[in-house]
Amino acid sequence: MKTLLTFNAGSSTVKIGLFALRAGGPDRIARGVIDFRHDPLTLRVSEGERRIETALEARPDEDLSGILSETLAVLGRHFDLGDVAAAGHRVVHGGDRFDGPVPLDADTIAAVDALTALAPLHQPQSLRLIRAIAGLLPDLPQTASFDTAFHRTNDALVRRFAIPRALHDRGIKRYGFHGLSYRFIASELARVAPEAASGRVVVAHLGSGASLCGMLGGISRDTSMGFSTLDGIPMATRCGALDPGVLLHLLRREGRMPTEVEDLLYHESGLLGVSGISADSRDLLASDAPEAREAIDLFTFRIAGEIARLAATLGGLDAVVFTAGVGENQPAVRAAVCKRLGWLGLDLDPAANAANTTRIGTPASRIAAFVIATDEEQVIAEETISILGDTAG
Ligand SMILES: Nc1ncnc2c1ncn2[C@@H]1O[C@H](COP(=O)(O)OP(=O)(O)O)[C@@H](O)[C@H]1O
Ligand SMILES: CC(=O)OP(=O)(O)O
Ligand SMILES: [Mg+2]
Repeated sequence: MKTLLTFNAGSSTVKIGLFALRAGGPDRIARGVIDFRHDPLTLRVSEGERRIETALEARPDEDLSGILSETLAVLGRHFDLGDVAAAGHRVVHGGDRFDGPVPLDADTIAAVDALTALAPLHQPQSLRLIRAIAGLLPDLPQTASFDTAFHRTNDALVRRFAIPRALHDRGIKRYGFHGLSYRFIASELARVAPEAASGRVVVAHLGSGASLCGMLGGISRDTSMGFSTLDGIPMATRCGALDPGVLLHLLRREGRMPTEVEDLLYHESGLLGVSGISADSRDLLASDAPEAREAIDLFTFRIAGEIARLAATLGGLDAVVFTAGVGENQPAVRAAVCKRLGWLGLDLDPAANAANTTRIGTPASRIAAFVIATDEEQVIAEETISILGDTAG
């Protein structure tokens, strides 16, 4: 059996997929998550209802070879690794160069590396994995699937910031992220609700990192994240859109170091910063502290505002889709967002919403509402096969 490995390096976890290559496309065998927030590092492996949690001995450092070989050994103990034909990676930033998946070679790896400064939380982790795999399995073909590629269809106006043209020409513009997730949702929505998918749709990807995408007929027209993964709505620990004057104030008046400000914006803000309690929506929704409530209120207020802005780009709104950890599992967050959009004609069915069913709007709701589970690894696997073709198949 030929198989395929996928790697999705997020801000604090690496999600791994093991797929069998079948005639109809990639077929998931198992999923794994390496959680870098735990000490010791934990690897959770699952398949259907089966769940295995293992503490890894290897320590996280520059070289991920130890972690990787331990992970493959654990996967191999519980599942048939088969004949691994390729490794596909999610790479968050593809800049202006990449508008689709590519094979990874010295040239494309150097191009991915050159974009590290634009995605400091994500790009280095992907590169470490790519290099570790190249060291452990030098003959294994590797590919990259880019988060930014899905948004290359945005108009020039959408991508421009109101700063001097020379800076735009040097690449300082909106790129947008979470594109693999949006690609998956676009095709899944076309399957479950083709009438909605052909219209004006806003997808809310609410995970640790969170963003929204306005689509027309499944094509991205605008998105909330911008030049970096900080822009848009507040996230677990990231601030979302912020008056740039605040940065100047912190740097010039408070004399903070740029690295300190970077840490503040990426790791100490968002739900964690506002609540002072937790970055996890589960803890905040379970808490009676007014700061916890305020953090969730700010989150949902800003999401609703961004949906209205994206509706202006799309010239109206036919459907809203919630996805990713929070979007798929937190009815209270969806309810608060939809309540603020009542004036637009969004009427939530409370029972359907509480049950996390696919359709959560009432039949009379002018705007349809959906909950759809995302699967970035499935998109990586499909893209890997699409570019490796017969070599992988
Ligand atoms: N089963 C669940 N029930 C409620 N909330 C969940 C659940 N799973 C995840 N979440 C929420 O989703 C967040 C993580 O989202 P996820 O999409 O998994 O993140 P990442 O960006 O790391 O991929 C968690 O912090 C938590 O608030
Ligand atoms: C782009 C981004 O923020 O990704 P993640 O949600 O995986 O951190
Ligand atoms: Mg994610």
